[in-house]
Amino acid sequence: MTNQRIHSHFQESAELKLKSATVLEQPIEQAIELMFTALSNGNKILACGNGGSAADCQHFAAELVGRFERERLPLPALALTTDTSILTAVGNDYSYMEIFSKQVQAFGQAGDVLLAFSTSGNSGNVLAAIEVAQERDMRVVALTGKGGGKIGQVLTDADVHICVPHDRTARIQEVHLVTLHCICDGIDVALFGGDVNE
Ligand SMILES: O=C(CO)[C@@H](O)[C@H](O)[C@H](O)[C@H](O)COP(=O)(O)O
Ligand SMILES: [Zn+2]
Repeated sequence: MTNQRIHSHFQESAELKLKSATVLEQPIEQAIELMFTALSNGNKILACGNGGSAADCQHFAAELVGRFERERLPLPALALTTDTSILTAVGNDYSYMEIFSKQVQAFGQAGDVLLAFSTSGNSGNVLAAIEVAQERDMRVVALTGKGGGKIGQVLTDADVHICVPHDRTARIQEVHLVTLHCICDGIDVALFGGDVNE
């Protein structure tokens, strides 16, 4: 007998992924181009997000510093979610709202990219990091959902907004993950040309 709950998670996820492939193709292409240009110019990518999105930051940084599907030199990407001393010191002495923005102030340089995740588009610490990145002439790639929230409102034409057309956090995160893999693949293709699973 089919477990209907399990089946419907897979069904909803698969349907949203197919819909998102169409809706998000263009901003994902823009994100690849923006990141590849930044990396080619010697710039780096900083990533921030909360909860499951913190894991996405680390996943992405691992694929750039280590590798995705092809052998290549390490690429500079840093998850701002991992240094517990920085996170607890800034959270304790200032506020949780500043745990990412202080790191963007410390590490971000003009031309770098901030990869910002928030399924609601409303996490204050991610929003604060975006505002600092914009002040520093960094570019922002924002992965959101639920209409984009407050983050959607502060992004400019210089930034890229990948907004998953859904309201359920888990589903949005699942599309964020396949989006990350598209970006990793796109960077590899920009470096080496098409191949592997074309
Ligand atoms: O993974 C999940 C839910 O699927 C949670 O850990 C989730 O990431 C957390 O509630 C986050 O704090 C949500 O923040 P955001 O995506 O709205 O910015
Ligand atoms: Zn989750």
